Amino acid sequence: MSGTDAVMRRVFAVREREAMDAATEAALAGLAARVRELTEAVVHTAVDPAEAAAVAAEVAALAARLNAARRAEPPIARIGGNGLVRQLANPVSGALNPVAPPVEIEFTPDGGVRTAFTLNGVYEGPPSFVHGGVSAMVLDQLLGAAAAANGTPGMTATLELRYRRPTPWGVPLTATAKVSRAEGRKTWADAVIAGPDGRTTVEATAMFIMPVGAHGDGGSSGDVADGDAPRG
Ligand SMILES: CCCCCCCCCCCC(=O)SCCNC(=O)CCNC(=O)[C@H](O)C(C)(C)COP(=O)(O)OP(=O)(O)OC[C@H]1O[C@@H](n2cnc3c(N)ncnc32)[C@H](O)[C@@H]1OP(=O)(O)O
Repeated sequence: MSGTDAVMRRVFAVREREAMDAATEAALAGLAARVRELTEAVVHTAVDPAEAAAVAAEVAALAARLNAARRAEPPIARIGGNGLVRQLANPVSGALNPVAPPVEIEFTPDGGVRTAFTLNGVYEGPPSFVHGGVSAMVLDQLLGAAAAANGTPGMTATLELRYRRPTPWGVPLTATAKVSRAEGRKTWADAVIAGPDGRTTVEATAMFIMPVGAHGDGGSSGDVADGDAPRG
């Protein structure tokens, strides 16, 4: 077990949930992708009320089929190959969660993290632009990943946003994050979202605190319940 792996397990009290084979994971990722399309269709549809009611009945039947075999918790919070928590149903990055855009985070050679993503009309706040809370959610996840990439993961204690320009939906966006300072159990990181023109739309600064016990001192793991994983 790598050092980062061990710290992540203690910070987020990660335990393997019910194992999922690759075929099931791929099938559920495909299902989530179709549900994302369905969600976008619902937001944009202009069908008449009778058709909307008919589709609603079909969707209710589909939900009942899925609930016929139901997990008590979202699937799998485990350590991925990069030594960090891989949460298949994370609401930002989880391929198995239809709510997630999803935003795929990668590591940069400078020790930070980055992502390239597009948000659709499902995430609209002000007309034509992304909801500010959605930007905050993406940045919280990205900043958390930066703290983890630094080997100092933690729970988000503070998250400060500066909305410099509206963030448009339906166009390619990029976001980066990097740790600026780590002291004791606290880690500070900065992040930005940029539009297709490269201009910053949102800046963020966050402070993460490693829960007591995460250093393996025999204490509890703070408020992170067993089986919990990072939540944004
Ligand atoms: C690729 C995939 C990667 C995956 C990478 C993972 C990505 C994860 C991204 C999502 C992360 C989240 O959203 S996490 C979910 C949102 N966050 C939460 O729910 C956190 C809830 N809060 C907590 O659990 C707790 O309050 C903690 C752990 C943050 C702190 O509790 P604690 O450890 O008991 O803290 P405590 O001993 O009292 O204080 C320690 C020091 O920190 C200060 N302090 C404590 N709380 C705060 C605070 N909120 N804001 C400022 N300062 C604080 C105290 O004054 C003290 O300072 P001094 O006296 O020492 O100076």
